[in-house]
Amino acid sequence: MRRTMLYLPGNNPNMLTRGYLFGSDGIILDLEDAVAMVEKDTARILVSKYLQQGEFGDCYVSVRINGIDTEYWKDDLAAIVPNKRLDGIRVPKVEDENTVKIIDEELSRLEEQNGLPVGKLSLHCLLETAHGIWNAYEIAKASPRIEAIIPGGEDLRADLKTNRSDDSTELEWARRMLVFAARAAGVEPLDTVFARITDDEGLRKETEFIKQLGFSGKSIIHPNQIKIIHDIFTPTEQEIAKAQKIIAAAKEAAARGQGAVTVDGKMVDIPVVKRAEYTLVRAGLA
Ligand SMILES: CC(C)(COP(=O)(O)OP(=O)(O)OC[C@H]1O[C@@H](n2cnc3c(N)ncnc32)[C@H](O)[C@@H]1OP(=O)(O)O)[C@@H](O)C(=O)NCCC(=O)NCCSC(=O)C[C@@](O)(CC(=O)O)C(=O)O
Ligand SMILES: [Mg+2]
Repeated sequence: MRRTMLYLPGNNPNMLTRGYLFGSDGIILDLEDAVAMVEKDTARILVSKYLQQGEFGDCYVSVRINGIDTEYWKDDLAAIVPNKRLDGIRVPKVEDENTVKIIDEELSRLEEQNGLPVGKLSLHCLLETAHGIWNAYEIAKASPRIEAIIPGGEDLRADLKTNRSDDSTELEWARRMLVFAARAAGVEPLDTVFARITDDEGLRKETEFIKQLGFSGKSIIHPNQIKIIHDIFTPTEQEIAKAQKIIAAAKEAAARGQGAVTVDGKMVDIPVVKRAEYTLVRAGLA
């Protein structure tokens, strides 16, 4: 489950230490935009030490490195790859499949050098420009390491030369495109952050919207955002009961040689059963 992925600024020992305790599905130790230029080296050392010694429970642990257009990314990877508890890398500003290939090759080299299975580390790619979004499908297919693609809403707004509206109209096309690309490529579409940390109602509305689009989770910047998102992405008792009813009715119908059947006045056929099964899978994981 990747319902929530919490960013922890890599130069903030308090947030790094307590980050996993808030109960998000994953954490992202950030070396990129949450860290000022003058703090890049300090953050890298801190994150590497923390990966060696920290507690993480069963959280998915990732690090957001600096982009390949910076002088930092190779040092970032060299410092974090040897840590066994690391699950994946979040790569910012992914423009095209070439960006993925460059990271993939460097990762393979470092995994081999450190005696780790080549391909162990997964990639979560941030698409943060119009160019990156345009290439979403090629990016998502560029390596078997890729587990998720994510729109970087804040950077994307800058690239689109627009700004943040209340309902994020400016991101709508990019979000739809990204979900299609991810699903077509068989990777997870995860959503960008919601910046208004005290606006619970706004977060709820946005999360319901992106779930309806097909996203399977969201990046977050504050622990208060976790519960709202988990509530929306975790199937309710009612949804579970409905899914069980659909599956049972479809089984009985199949035994009678029927492909479609009616449950509570609505047609149930194979795609409806698939959706019901997906609900039960998510309920089980949650
Ligand atoms: C916003 C604020 C400063 C507010 O802090 P404040 O301290 O004022 O908040 P308070 O409410 O007072 O905190 C109450 C208690 O919770 C603790 N606490 C808060 N946040 C915590 C946290 N994240 N982890 C652990 N602990 C936390 C805090 O330490 C305090 O603990 P304590 O003092 O002990 O009581 C803080 O949250 C924060 O820094 N967030 C992360 C910001 C960040 O990483 N940005 C970069 C990633 S996005 C990006 O790059 C966009 C993107 O690239 C990509 C994309 O979309 O994916 C794009 O282009 O779109
Ligand atoms: Mg960004």
